[in-house]
Formats: sequence, C-alpha cells, structure tokens
Amino acid sequence: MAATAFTGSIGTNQSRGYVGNSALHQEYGNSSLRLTSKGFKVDLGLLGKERHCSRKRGFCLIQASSSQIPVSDQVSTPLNNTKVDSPKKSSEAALILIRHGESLWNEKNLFTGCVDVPLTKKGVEEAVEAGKRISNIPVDMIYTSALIRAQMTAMLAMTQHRRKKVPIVLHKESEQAKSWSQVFSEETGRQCIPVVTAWQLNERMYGELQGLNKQETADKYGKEQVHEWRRSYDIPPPNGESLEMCAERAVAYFKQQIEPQLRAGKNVMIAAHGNSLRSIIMYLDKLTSQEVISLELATGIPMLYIVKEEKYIRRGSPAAPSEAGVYAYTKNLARYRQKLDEMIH
Ligand SMILES: O=C(O)[C@@H](CO)OP(=O)(O)O
Repeated sequence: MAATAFTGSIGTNQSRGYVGNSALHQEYGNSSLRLTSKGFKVDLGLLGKERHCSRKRGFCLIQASSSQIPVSDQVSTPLNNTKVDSPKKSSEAALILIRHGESLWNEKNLFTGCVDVPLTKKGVEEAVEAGKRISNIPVDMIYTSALIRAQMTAMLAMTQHRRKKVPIVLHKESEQAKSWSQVFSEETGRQCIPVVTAWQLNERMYGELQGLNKQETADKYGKEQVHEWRRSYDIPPPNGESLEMCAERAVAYFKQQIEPQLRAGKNVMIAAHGNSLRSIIMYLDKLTSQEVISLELATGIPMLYIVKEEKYIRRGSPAAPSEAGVYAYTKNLARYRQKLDEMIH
C-alpha cells in the first residue's frame, strides 16, 4: 500500500509536470523510488540523499538535514504520534488567500461591503472546490474577516483538507469568552487549526452604495463614475472607504499580525473579500495604484504565495488534486504532499 502511495507521489511530480515554473519541474526530474527487502528507499535527487522508509509503519519521515524545519515536517503521523508539527524556524511558509464564495448579494448584483450576507449554494460549492485545490497544502493558522461569508468559506474549504485538522474559532472578545473556549487536551490541541477573526479584513465599507444594485447604480450615475468608485485606489464611494482607506486597516493588520506568523514558518490561510484582498495583494505584489485598478478576484479561487526570506513569491492558484501539476510548487510542499499520501495509504 505504502509503496503505491510513494510511487503516486514522486512519480506524479515527474510525469505530470509543473504548472507555472519549469525550473522547479527540473528539480523533481531526478527523484526516484526503489523497493528494497526491508522497505523502500526514496532518492530525492533534490535533497541529494537517500532516506530509508519502513514498510511496517506504512509511512516515512524524510528529515531534512538542515536545522530548519521545512513545511513538510508539519505533518504528524497518526500511527506513532510522532510530533513533527512544529514549524518554529522554517525558512519557508505557504500563504493562501481566498476570496469568499458567491454570496446572496453577489448573486443579486448588490453592493455588499460590510453587510453580513451568507453564501449561496453556488458559493458553498465554490468553497468546497477551493478546499480541494488546497487540500495538499499545509495550513497552521487561518485568518478570516468578521463576516460570515468569509468564515463559511474558510470552514467549508477546510472540510476538504487531507490533513483533517479541525479549524477552531478563537474567541477573544472577553476574558470569559477566552476562558470558556479552552481545550484541555494537548493532543486535541495539536489536531486543531486556530481561526482568528478580524474586522480589519472585512470588505471595504461601501457607504451609501451598500444594498444598491450595481447595474442600476451605473445607469443612474454613469458607468465611469461607478467604475471609479469600485476600482480606483483613492476615490471613496459616497460616505464609504476607498481602497486606500481599506488598505490602511487590512494591510496594517497583515503586517502586524500575520507577517510575524509567516516569518515564524507558520502556513497561513486568509479568507476575506474582493477589496480587502486586493489591498493585501497590492502590498505583496508591490502593485502601483494604477496597476491595482485592473486587479479582479474571482469568488472562491484560492491563490498561493510562498514566503521565503521575507519575499512573497506568487504561485498562482493550485489545481485540483485530480488535475496535472498539483504538487510541485516547492520541494517542501511536495514533501508535505508525500507525507499526506503516506498517512492515508
Ligand atoms: O459589493 C461588494 O462588496 C464588492 C464585492 O462583491 O463589490 P465590488 O466588486 O464592486 O467591489
């Protein structure tokens, strides 16, 4: 069983290729798997070393020789409780951004902003699909806005994750909320993903446009005016927030709260909104206020960044596990995927 899993994992990287970066595909070109009498040896060419894996246990831990703990070492095995979920000093972390799935007001084409509207059935399906796309990518912490559409999206996406950790919302609104939501088992705690909700990640406040139909508003005020309200950087809609104002809270929150986690090697998912994420992407991709105008985010499509040496490397959107090129984003992510295969088979 385990051998099949290995072949699937390593072989798949080679044969399926890599979407988006041929250099990385090269890295995987010389990986190989050999069955031996005691188990099997994986020769990951990219590591330049062999690792011996036991058949008995049905899994294999590939330890990096470096003192740093890579993303892949954050999977603990269910079979022997070996704890390898301690990404304290990783040189690399994954950052997933996901705009919520379609909401009931997206469907009705209404300006939504900070109105707290839930997902449609299509939005629920989009969130589940998004979850499949990221099901092989490590997630140690989740940040969502305070709005239900982003929270639903995060939770639904995590139902698809192969690691099967449980996302738990942290309630910090009062001392009592904190104390009443404690978990009293270390082991259970290790199997949880903390979910932090933050209003700073909310959709931009759309002022007097909230609840208005977008088409009717364009008919009334003109297409150009409405486009300026919706997409310009520094022109706010009437009594609402411009993208610049939204960035002041969303990017500040990202820098103060989320960046330190990434620097510590934590893999982070952020489920938020079209404009709060546009402002964060503007920061990550160093877009100008002109460039951000044409940045559009689809509902429910996750985007992956690799955070390395304080740089954000955009990797696009992961493909669904059944599609080509899903694993080989980096060698650490490929290792993580490999361990998931080993745990499951
Ligand atoms: O209505 C909203 O809150 C946002 C996102 O749906 O709309 P827009 O794309 O126009 O910024």
